[in-house]
This record gives sequence, structure tokens and C-alpha cells, in this order.
Amino acid sequence: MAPKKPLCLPSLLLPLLTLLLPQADTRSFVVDRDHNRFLLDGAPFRYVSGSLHYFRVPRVLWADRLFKMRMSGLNVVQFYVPWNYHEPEPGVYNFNGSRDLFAFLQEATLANLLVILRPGPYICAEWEMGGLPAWLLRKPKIHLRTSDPDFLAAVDSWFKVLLPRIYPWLYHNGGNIISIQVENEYGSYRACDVSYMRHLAGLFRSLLGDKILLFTTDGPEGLKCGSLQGLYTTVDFGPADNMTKIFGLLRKYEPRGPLVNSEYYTGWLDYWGQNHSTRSIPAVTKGLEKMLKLGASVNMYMFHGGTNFGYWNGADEKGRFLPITTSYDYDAPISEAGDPTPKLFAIRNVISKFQEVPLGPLPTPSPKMTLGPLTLHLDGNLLDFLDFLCPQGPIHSVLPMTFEAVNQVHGYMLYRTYLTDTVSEPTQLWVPNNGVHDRAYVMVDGVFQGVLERNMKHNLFLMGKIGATLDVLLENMGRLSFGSNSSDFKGLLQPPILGQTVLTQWLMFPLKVDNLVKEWFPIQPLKSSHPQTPSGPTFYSTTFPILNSGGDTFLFLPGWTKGQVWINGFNLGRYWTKRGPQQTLYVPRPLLFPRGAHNRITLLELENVPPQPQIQFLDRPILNSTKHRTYIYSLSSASEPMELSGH
Ligand SMILES: CCCCNC(=S)N1C[C@H](O)[C@@H](O)[C@@H](O)[C@H]1CO
Repeated sequence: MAPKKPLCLPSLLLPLLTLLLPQADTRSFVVDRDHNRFLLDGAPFRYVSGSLHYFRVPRVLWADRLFKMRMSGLNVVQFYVPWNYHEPEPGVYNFNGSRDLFAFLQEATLANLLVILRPGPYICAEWEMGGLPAWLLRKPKIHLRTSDPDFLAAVDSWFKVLLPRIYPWLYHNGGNIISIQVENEYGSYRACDVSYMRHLAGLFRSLLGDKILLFTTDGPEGLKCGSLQGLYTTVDFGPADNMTKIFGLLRKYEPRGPLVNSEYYTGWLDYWGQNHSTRSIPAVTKGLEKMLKLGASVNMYMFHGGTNFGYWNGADEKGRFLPITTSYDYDAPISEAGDPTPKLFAIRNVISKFQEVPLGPLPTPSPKMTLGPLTLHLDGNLLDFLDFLCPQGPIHSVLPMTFEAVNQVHGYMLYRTYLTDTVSEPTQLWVPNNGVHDRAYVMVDGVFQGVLERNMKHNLFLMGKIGATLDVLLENMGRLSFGSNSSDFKGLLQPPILGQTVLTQWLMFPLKVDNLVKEWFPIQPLKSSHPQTPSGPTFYSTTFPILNSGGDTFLFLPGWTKGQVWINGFNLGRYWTKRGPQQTLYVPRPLLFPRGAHNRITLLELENVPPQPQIQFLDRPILNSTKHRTYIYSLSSASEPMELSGH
């Protein structure tokens, strides 16, 4: 709810109070160009801010994380608003539960934190499609992040819903939002469409009024195309960058006014298959102290990273397609599990040299829980549940259709065809033009043949009789969130070729896997027409009680390959044990039912299960397993893990 209007007080009190409280009409946050600073209600103000993304933290944990940020000495919290999180279908809006942005704003107020809001429309953030909704791609020729009329029509429609709801939360209206960013690092996008930026600036002004401070953020190389007259220019850079040079460049765009680093990187993101990223404490604190000495205002990106639950991770394109991991720990001052780290205390110490830090200790790390090993049982092959996974039945097309063309946003789609000839020798199956977006799991008559992967694995060999069923399960690993100057369509983008034959006549089954897991399991497959020995995409599950008050925990899947996990129907995210570097998935305690009640864990394993289909819950995360070896940790956390096997 927006800030309340002043209570109606007895007439004698009101005049007195109005003398004491800054009224909405005297509240202000402005740039003082004469003294290179901000002014809050007329007094000099420098913000030391941290980024926390509400969309990566369960709502029940928001207050805890924000309190820890305040106790760290921050006075502002900065966050994006992902358009695709709130408008899942055109004209359908969701601001409920963990998507209740306004409840988060209220929690920030309660934590005594002001807010810097970054509503995009594009946000990057290693988030699915950089926050843009995939349904935009139902117009395949749309030019994202430009003045393309189709794109602008959708942007206008979204912001005409969002920004009027933000208006009461603006600081001068009695709320806590002191400034709002327009777009995100637009100067890094090849289009460089100034009329698009002008359109956004005009739209924000028309819906938010002329008092709110609007700004842009760009890396040093992006200032030319990313900055715009009338929007305050800020930069982003990390501890290893040349601060003097970059702030010097910034002064070419903002000769006067406070220096601002809107994203000072305290850590960095992780990609599946690459080493875990870290940033050292001395490097981070040295740069922070230097900026604060300059009088700059700083936002630390991230202060708490959280998790890419479900299918929400994005991806980068750096030579090849690189999906972001489920964990967004970011080596941030507050860990993915919400625990203060040594980096937090070091940063808090630096801040205390420049401004008041709330007295009192930070909370200690939350209780952690170990559990297991637990043995999972086979629920059945994914193919056995097609009737439940695609109740409306398949779509037929001569050539395969993309996810976007059949309105499938996330997750998985099954492509089915039938062999028109017998293939009696191992024969190459491949998809031209790197057209597997992003991973394909291939079955013939239900028997797993192997994997095709975008940029990584372009072919496999198979045999089959005439009339055999060829199934290709496509996994959307997350749409590009950065670096793509073209739209990242998902699915089979070209018809596969078997030997010399272009395969046509396809049935597309958009799969509602989350509905199956939430609403139908446990259920035995109606028919198990597939070989009992599990191969390829299969569901496993078990139930388990928590024996004591429990705590946060970390799901460990030794020997499993790659797949998706649900706990009590909540989509915990992707695992990729075989590739790493992440080996555990963070399980927040609130996801688990209290002692005695049975919790259900369900896995969709896409490739191969271990000889013993077991899982464990550990009391610590494993985010940096570069050797991709699997271990079984004995239950006592003191002991060293026993190595099972290496990949
Ligand atoms: C490989 C870097 C991808 C580009 N992203 C960069 S530079 N960043 C700036 C971007 O504004 C922010 O949303 C985050 O995406 C951040 C990296 O965490």
C-alpha cells in the first residue's frame, strides 16, 4: 500500500505536527550542481547503497535481508523491476506474493532504507531475456530496445500500468523512492537509438512528474549512446577498473554534480561450466574507500544476490552461449543463504569512516540443517506423462515451430516425428545453423540416444525402424540477457537432418511440467510402454520429514547429471552436477514443512541417474567445484567428504 495520508488528528495537534514533520511538499531529493552533491530535504546527502533483487528472494525473507543491509551501514537499497516477472502474458499482471513489488517497497521503508528503482524496460541482471517478456517475440521481426512501434506499444502499455502505481512511492510524494533509472546500460547495445531513449524519458516524465530524479547508468564505453540530455548520467565499474579515468570520462557528461557509481561490483556472476567468480575483500574495500573519499555516491552490485529459482536465469553470449547458474550468490557481502560474510564486515568498517552505521550486532548466520542421504524412487519416464504434460494435445506443423510461436515461455517442449525409412546403420542426426536452442535430449521409441547442445554438441548417431518414434525434448536454458543484438528464440530453429533426409511433419508438445509436479504427482504413469531401465528424461521423487526445527539447507545431488528440482511444488531451479561449478542448490527453510509433516522432493533428470538414486542435504553450499567430482558427505560436517567418482 502506498504511504498513508497523514492521520486526521485533533485540530490543536495538527499545526504542531506539521511544524515537526517534513511534509510531502517539503520533501525533496535533488542534485546540487554548485557543490557536486545530492540534497535530501535541503541537506547534503550521499548514498551508500546496495543491490538486492526481490525477485531472487522469497517474500518471507525480504525483511531479514533488508535489515542486514541497513545494519551494514547502507542508507539506500537499489533494485530492478523485471517486466516479465509482472506481465506473464500481454495485459495479464501479477503483483502478488513474491511478486508484490509494493510490499517490498514497504519492507524497505520499515528497514529505514531509501530506494533507487530501476524499472527498465530492459534490466539485464542475468535475468531471463534481461527482464523483457518472451511474448514480445511472438512478433518475430520485432526490434527489441528500439523505437520499433510494436516494441514501444508494449513498453507504453506496461509502464502505464506500473508507473502510476510507483508515483505515490516517490520521495517527494511521501514515499521512499529517491531516483529512477531509465533503461539499463543502453550504450552497450548496438542499436544506439536515441529516439527510443527520448521516448522513454518522455514517458517517465509524463507518468512520474518533473520532480523525480531520472538517471542513466553505463559502463565507460557506453556513455556516448547511453546518456541523454535531461537524465542524470552515472557509470558502473568494479574494483579492478581505473576509477580516476572513468570518473574523468563521466565528468565530460556531468561536469558538475555528485559522482555516482551505480554498480560497484562486489563479486561477479557464474556461468554453468565456468569457474566460480569471486572478488577479493581488499580489492572491493580499497575501491569503495577511494570512492567515498571522493564524495561519490555508490551502489554496490550485488549486496545480496539470492537465487535464480525456476527457469529465471538469463545467459550471455561470449564466443558461445553461456547460461547463468541457479545460484546468484555473486560472492556478495550477504551470501545466497542470507548470511553476513567477512566481506560485509569489511565494507561496514569502511562505511563507518564516512557516516553513521547503526549500532548493534548483525544477526549471526541462520541455522543450517543436514539430512539424508535419501533414496529417490522412479516415478516414470517423462514420455509416460505426455497426456498430463500436454493436456491440450500437440500442435502439428511440417517444420518445427519455436517455443515463442506456440506461446511456450519457459522450460521444455517435446518435438515428435516418425521415421519414414528404416535406418539400419548408425546415422548422423544434426540441426543446421546451430539450431538447437538450447539443449536437446533425443529418444527413439523411448530409448535415450544422447544430447545435442547449442554451440557445444552438434550431432549424434542413431538407428531405427521405419515408423519408429523420434522424440526430441528441447530445453530452454534461459534467454540471453546481455550481449545479444538479436532475439534469442528457443526450440528447434531448423528442421533436423537424419543422414541426407530433412525431417518434416512434426508434432510439438509444449510441456507444463510444473503443473504435473504440483498437481498430479505422486501418480503412476498411465502406461509404461517404455523399457523399465530408466533412460533419458525421467522423474524421481521421495518424501521426507524434518526431525527438528530444521534450518536452511543445500541440496546436493552426487552422481546425478542435469535437471530440474521441485520441493513441495516450488521450482527450486536447475542443477547440472556434471558440469558445475555449482554442486548444491540453496533450500530456504521456509520452503519446508515443519517437523513431522512430509516434504516432497521431485527431480526431472534429463540424462543419466547415478547407480544409487540418492540425494543429500548439506549444511554448506558447494559453488566452486572446478574438478566436477562427486562426493558423499558423511553426516558429521567435520569429516572430509569421501570421493565417489570423477567426471
Ligand atoms: C558478462 C557481463 C554481462 C553484462 N552485465 C554487466 S556488465 N552488468 C551490468 C548490468 O547493468 C547488470 O544488470 C549486470 O548484468 C552486471 C553484471 O552482473
